[in-house]
Amino acid sequence: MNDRTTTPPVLDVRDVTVRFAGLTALDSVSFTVVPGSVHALIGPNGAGKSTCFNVLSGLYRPASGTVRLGDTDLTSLAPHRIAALGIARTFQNIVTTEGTVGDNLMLGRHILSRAGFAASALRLPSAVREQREHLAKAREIAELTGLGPHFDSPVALLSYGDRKRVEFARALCLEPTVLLLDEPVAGMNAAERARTADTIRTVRAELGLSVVLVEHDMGLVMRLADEVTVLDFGRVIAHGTPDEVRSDPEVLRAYLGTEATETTGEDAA
Ligand SMILES: Nc1ncnc2c1ncn2[C@@H]1O[C@H](COP(=O)(O)OP(=O)(O)OP(=O)(O)O)[C@@H](O)[C@H]1O
Repeated sequence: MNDRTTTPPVLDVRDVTVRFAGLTALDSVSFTVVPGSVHALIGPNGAGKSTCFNVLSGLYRPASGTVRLGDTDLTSLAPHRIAALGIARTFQNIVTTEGTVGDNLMLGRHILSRAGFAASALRLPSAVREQREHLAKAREIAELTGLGPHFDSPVALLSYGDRKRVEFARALCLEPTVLLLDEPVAGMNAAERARTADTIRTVRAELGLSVVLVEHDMGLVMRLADEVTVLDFGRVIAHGTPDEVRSDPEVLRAYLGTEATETTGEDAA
């Protein structure tokens, strides 16, 4: 895991524009994720949140603008390079159903493997030792995320909330400095949301990483986030602390008549 005494690098998004045919999905979007903070990206449906995550993780290349992690320009790097540099993400709708929890967490360790295919296939001592270290780290992350008791269980037998937690833990297995969480509590019941909020807090405190959070559950966002950037029609319309954006007239206007789920957060954190 990250040495918690080291500070993760600043993630800086500068003037990022993404266009799909005639539609400008992101229009000169800028924000900075302060190291070790929880930074929420919110906005009504279609505001550009997922597009932004896809730029941050290298799935989309912006028409203009830059994404930098510390001194490194990520803007034109492939997703696996960005992951290897320490940005891990979860996906909105992907919930693992194959293998055991341990299998899934070990998949998350794959990108960190140093032993080559031949060394692994021949079970050379160096490869066996490395595999053992990866397994120990995967168990540590399972404990941290509340999946310890389920480590050897088939994922298919877990509750929906725990399966989503496996995705979260798998992203953490990359030992990221920045974790992108795309709707981590979507579809969860109140108890599962509350557990996930606790897990996000624990992980951030224990590992000292930065979290960028896209979430429609406004109660959870307001309780977890240090800073909030609000998008509407691809533009940043507000930025500040949860209290600042909550009372911002532009934000209230953007959400008026939309399905912002103010109601779901009361018991979530
Ligand atoms: N691959 C694509 N091709 C064309 N248009 C797209 C594509 N992806 C997103 N869009 C459009 O870009 C805009 C922003 O979409 P995006 O999915 O980023 O919004 P969002 O804020 O994540 O919405 P939601 O909260 O519903 O997930 C929308 O108008 C959407 O229809």
